Amino acid sequence: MKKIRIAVQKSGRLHDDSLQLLKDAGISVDNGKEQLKATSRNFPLEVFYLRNGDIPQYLRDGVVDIAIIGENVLIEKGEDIATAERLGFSKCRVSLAVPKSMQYNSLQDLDGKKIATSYPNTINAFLAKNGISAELHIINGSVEIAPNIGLADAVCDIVSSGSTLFKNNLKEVEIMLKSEAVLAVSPMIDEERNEILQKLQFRIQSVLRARRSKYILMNIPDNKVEKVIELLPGMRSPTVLPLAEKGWSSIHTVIEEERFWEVIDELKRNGAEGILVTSIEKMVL
Ligand SMILES: Nc1ncnc2c1ncn2[C@@H]1O[C@H](COP(=O)(O)OP(=O)(O)OP(=O)(O)O)[C@@H](O)[C@H]1O
Ligand SMILES: O=P(O)(O)OC[C@H]1O[C@H](OP(=O)(O)OP(=O)(O)O)[C@H](O)[C@@H]1O
Ligand SMILES: [Mg+2]
Repeated sequence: MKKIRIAVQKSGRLHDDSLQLLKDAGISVDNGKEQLKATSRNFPLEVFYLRNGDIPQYLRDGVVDIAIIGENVLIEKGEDIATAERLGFSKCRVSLAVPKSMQYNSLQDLDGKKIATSYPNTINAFLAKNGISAELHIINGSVEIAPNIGLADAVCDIVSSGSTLFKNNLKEVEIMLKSEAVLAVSPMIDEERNEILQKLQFRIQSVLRARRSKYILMNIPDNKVEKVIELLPGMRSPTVLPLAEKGWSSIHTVIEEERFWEVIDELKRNGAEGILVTSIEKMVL
């Protein structure tokens, strides 16, 4: 039987979360510290540990079938490559930043200026769309230092917490795109491996769904049960069990964590007590 070949970043910000996702999907592989290729013991999958920037070309050439990669890298180097799944980690944005001291009113202020970046295609497309022309200075890392050493007037790079910009006395002025890790698919993938991909995606979706959701339990006075059920859209409908104490019930349900925090006050107003929130390992629909 064929194996699906997946590219995972060899080391860096995506490496650990990518392997954790495979692990949570029940797929065990070695971590690539020793070798550049590892075969799973319990799923038809081979992992190739590669540099991020090289992955779009490997996908295009069909050397690997799928990859876990930052969407920003696909937009920069692989617009022709399809995305099968957004994976919810390594969230960041690609932004333009200028020195804090610069008076910035609009993109027009960058016309004719020098911009340092590792994302030339992304910035060129953005500037062209806005009718601005600038000189690009392409560097591979430590982009944010460029204005301080007189190399550029502005930078275009990844921003997450904003602390790198802050430390370099820069301010974010335009967000070009928002990114997260995605599962990308080679245009050359064959039928047999595509079937393995469907199985892998099914597992990944169960993991991602579980990560977004919580299993919650709480005690509710019987006369509030109906009202509380309205607040809690469960997978099908919540489980309601009588408590030993008369007049009280226990409600169990699954809810997206974000939604839980939205309704918590309303639950308490309706007499909810002893609210327990627990993680879910897998959620298969
Ligand atoms: N500060 C950050 N916060 C969140 N996600 C980030 C951050 N920096 C980068 N990323 C995301 O993680 C990906 C990998 O970043 P990382 O810095 O590890 O690799 P790289 O230096 O771009 O590539 P290479 O593998 O060639 O060394 C980026 O493409 C981006 O999608
Ligand atoms: O907004 P922040 O949370 O500060 O994150 C942004 C920084 O993170 C990335 O660099 P990284 O640490 O990956 O170093 P690198 O340039 O060597 O890839 C990116 O290139 C920014 O410099
Ligand atoms: Mg980096």
